[in-house]
Amino acid sequence: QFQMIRHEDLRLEESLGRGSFTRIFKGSKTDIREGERQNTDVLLKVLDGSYKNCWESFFEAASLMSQISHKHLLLVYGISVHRSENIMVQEFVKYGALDLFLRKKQGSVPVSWKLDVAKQLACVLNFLEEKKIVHGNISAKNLLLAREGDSSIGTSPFIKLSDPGISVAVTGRDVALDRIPWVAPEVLEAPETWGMECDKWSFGTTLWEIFNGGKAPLQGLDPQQKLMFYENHEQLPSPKWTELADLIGRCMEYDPALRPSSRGIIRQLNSLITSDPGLSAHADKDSF
Ligand SMILES: Nc1cnc(-c2cc(N)nc3[nH]ccc23)cn1
Repeated sequence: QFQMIRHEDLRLEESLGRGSFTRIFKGSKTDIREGERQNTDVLLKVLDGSYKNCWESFFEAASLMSQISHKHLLLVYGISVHRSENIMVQEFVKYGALDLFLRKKQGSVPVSWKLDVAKQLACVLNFLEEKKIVHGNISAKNLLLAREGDSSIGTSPFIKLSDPGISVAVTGRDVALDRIPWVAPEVLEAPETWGMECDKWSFGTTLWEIFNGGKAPLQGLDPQQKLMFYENHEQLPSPKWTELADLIGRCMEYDPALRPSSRGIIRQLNSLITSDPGLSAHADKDSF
C-alpha cells in the first residue's frame, strides 16, 4: 500500500535528532523522471531495530498517511527496508516542528498568525473526520511549518500535520503516560477503543501550546503526577482570552461526547477571529 524505495536511491545527510523510537535525518532521494536524474529533499525516519509490533505500527501510521492526500497532511513517499533498518521517507518540511519554532520566536508571533495555524489544523482535522480516520497524535511537535509567514510582506504560515508515529496502543503505558496531556483520557483507559473524539482532545492541547509560546503543558510533572491530573479531571491553566479558554475547555472535555465536532471547532475559531477585530494588533491575547 505504498511505494518501496530502494536503499541505493537514498542518501542520508545530517542527523536532525531523535523521535521516541526513531533517529531522524535530512536526506535526499533520487528518482529517474523521463530519463533524467532528479533529487528530492526528504526527511528520513529510521526506526530503531526494536521489537516487531513497533515496526508494524510505524508502517501502519505511514501507510495511513500515504493513502490520503491533503495540502495540510505531510507527504510520505514510501518506505525503505535495508538489512535490519526500516526507514520512512517523507517530504522535508523546511521550518520544522511548530513547538520549537514558537519557542524560538518567544511571543513575537501575532495572534492572527496563531489563529491562521489553528484554522489550518482544524481543516485537516475536518478532512480526517470526514474520512473517519483517527490520527491519534496531534500536537504542536507534530505540526511542521512549510512557510513561516511574514505579516509585513503579507504572507501567511502554512503547516503540515506529520505522521502519527507509533500508536500508544502498542507502545505500552509508560509512553502513553508521557503523552499526557495530549493523549485523550479515554485512550489511556482503553487504547483500542479510541474514536474520532480523541483527536479533538489533542486539538485542545495543541491550541493551548500555540497560544502559550510553544511551551509544553504539565512540563516537569512525573508520570504519576500526570496520571493524577487525569484522575482528578483537572484542566490546563486557562488563557485570559475567555473565548479561547472556552474553546480549549470544550475540546478538552473528559466526556468525549461533549467535545465539539471539527465543524464546530472551525465555527468557534472563526468567531474568535471576529470576536475582537482589533485582535491582530495586540498580542496580549496570549497572556495566561
Ligand atoms: N517531515 C519533516 C520533519 N522534520 C523536519 C525538520 C526540519 C527542520 N528545519 N529541522 C528539523 N529538525 C528536526 C526535524 C526537522 C523536516 N521535515
